[in-house]
Amino acid sequence: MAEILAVSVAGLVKTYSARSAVTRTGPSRADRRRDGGARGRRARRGPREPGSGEFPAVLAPHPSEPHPSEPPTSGRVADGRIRAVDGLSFSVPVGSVTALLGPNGAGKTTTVEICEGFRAADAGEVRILGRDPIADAVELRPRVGIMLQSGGMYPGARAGEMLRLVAAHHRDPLDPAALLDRLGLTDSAATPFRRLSGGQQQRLSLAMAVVGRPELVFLDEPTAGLDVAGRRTTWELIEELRAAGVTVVLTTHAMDEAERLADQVTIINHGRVVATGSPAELTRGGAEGQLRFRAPAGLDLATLLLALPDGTTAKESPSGHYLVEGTVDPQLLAAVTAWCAGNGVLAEDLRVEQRTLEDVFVELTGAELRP
Ligand SMILES: Nc1ncnc2c1ncn2[C@@H]1O[C@H](COP(=O)(O)OP(=O)(O)OP(=O)(O)O)[C@@H](O)[C@H]1O
Repeated sequence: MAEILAVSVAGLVKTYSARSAVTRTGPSRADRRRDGGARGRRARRGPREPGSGEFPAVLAPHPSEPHPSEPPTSGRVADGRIRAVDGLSFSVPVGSVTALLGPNGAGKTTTVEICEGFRAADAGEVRILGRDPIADAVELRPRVGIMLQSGGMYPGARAGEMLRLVAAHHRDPLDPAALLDRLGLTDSAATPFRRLSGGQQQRLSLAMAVVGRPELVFLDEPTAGLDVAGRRTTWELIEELRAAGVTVVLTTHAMDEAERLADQVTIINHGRVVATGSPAELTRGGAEGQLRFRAPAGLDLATLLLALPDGTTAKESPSGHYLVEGTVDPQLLAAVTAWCAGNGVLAEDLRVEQRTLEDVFVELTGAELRP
């Protein structure tokens, strides 16, 4: 039976004018979030088309002066335009949690904003709950929750008032007071939005995204900048959403978050999907395993290698610490321990290590540090 999809994106393309990209010289969105929002959160109130720029003019280079920085390193420059999203396809099954991972500038936000109906794509097809995110926006609005970073917030309005206001627009909302309590915001209910801390603003945005009992929620770096308790509460809420059958699409830079929450991880780089699968599939897929042990320094690794299957490597680094890499299976483990026994070597702390999602991510994206 065909899987029912909450989100289906095929061959998505979005370009920006290189000029407007040059104005993006401020901190990355993630950095701004980690900054607790102090440097100005991005309002997402509607489509920002090429040329609109997104940072205040004071951060933009003077139009008559060439910008000192090199051309943008992320995206592909074609005909003077940046390909922020370059033929990207992915789908999200109903009721699942999907994490979009990618280095800064990979195209995650652009993709999500197109799915949310905030931006128009240049090419490609997007279906959200079977509908077009722009043409069917009115129908989708009550069914889709979006965690905004600051758009739609009234700086002077109190947290509780804002949540109640959003709840009032829905037919069968969650109880705003209970949700505030759930997210540790009860004591801040009477605090104006602008006086909330960055983490409190973020939790309120999350509450506003879910108060209407949406079928699908987009969460943009939901835990960036949150303290340990805030992170845990947010994770638990996301797990509850999944248990309730809500589809969740989240962007994150936190590998542990993706590993813990996501049924499916989609890794994006340079505007394209470079890998997709469950965390287990990605860390297993094509993975070479690692076997580590400690033993006296200076073992004769050439003879060890003779005892191991072709394609296996072994090295000592640092002194007395050994790493064997290859297809780690019971035979390899037996071969290593047999060699140790035959050579009178006591291998201590022998352990098999699995690749983590972070290893996979670094491998696939090169994890270059992007401006
Ligand atoms: N409004 C805009 N105008 C011009 N270029 C833009 C605009 N928004 C994004 N870009 C460019 O498009 C590319 C993708 O950006 P996007 O914000 O989608 O990436 P991201 O993966 O969400 O990054 P991050 O993790 O830093 O938030 C980058 O090269 C960026 O500079």
